[in-house]
Amino acid sequence: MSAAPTTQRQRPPSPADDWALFLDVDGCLLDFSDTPDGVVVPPGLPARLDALAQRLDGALALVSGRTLAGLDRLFAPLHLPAAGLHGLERRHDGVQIASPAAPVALADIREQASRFAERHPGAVIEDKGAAIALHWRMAPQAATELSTFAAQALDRLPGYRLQYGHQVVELRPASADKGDAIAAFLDEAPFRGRLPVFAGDDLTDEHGFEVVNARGGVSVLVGAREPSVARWQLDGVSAVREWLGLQHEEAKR
Ligand SMILES: O=P(O)(O)OC[C@H]1O[C@H](O[C@H]2O[C@H](CO)[C@@H](O)[C@H](O)[C@H]2O)[C@H](O)[C@@H](O)[C@@H]1O
Repeated sequence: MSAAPTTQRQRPPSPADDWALFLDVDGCLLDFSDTPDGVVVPPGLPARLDALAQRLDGALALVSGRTLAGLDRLFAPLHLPAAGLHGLERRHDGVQIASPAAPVALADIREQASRFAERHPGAVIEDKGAAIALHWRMAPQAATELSTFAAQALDRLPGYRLQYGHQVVELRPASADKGDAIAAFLDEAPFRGRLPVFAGDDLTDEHGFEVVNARGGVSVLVGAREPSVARWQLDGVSAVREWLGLQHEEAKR
């Protein structure tokens, strides 16, 4: 039996002042934790991101599946340009594009999902307003049932789609993705006219890679997930922080 082909990708080039830099959060800037609320932002990371943003004349945005409010809580007091909910929310320069309102049916589905999680210790239902994430990182035995539950719930949510990720499936509006958010930033100062660079680890990040590739930019897959259209690659969170000069002093030694 022959081994599956692997894509050979190089380490991305070092940061340059003319970049428009877009960064995914979980699994790229931050290590995974057992639960969404358990992630740790190393002390000093917000200040280092801020310094990098200043070097790029402000052309640095977080592009995440988390909500904008959640990103602000995590990275406080930093308040970077950002896209949340996989591109459904976006904020830049005092302008905020809100995610669509949650349809009425979502409340029932959230309630049913919570009852389901009570029967599967470790399963986590994350309420993100217009989206719901069903996590099984701490309940791997519930993965199939949670996926089936989400697929069936989709029938009651016109205009929604499933978004798979690391040990999670989400029900979310299909109206925008991370690629749309990156394209919108690239139409605006200070991102406009710069070389787009996007690093991310997850399936949702493929939309962003496509937009960056189409503009001759630098798409960076974090980790070993395949297939991916990304053209560069880094091993994981530590490598991302080292690449961008965001690591804390101890990690540099
Ligand atoms: O686009 P991202 O910034 O990478 O966000 C994707 C999802 O990340 C979070 O879930 C993931 O990280 C959790 C914390 O480490 C982990 O417990 C979970 O298993 C991962 O799937 C977040 O909770 C989701 O809302 C984001 O969509």
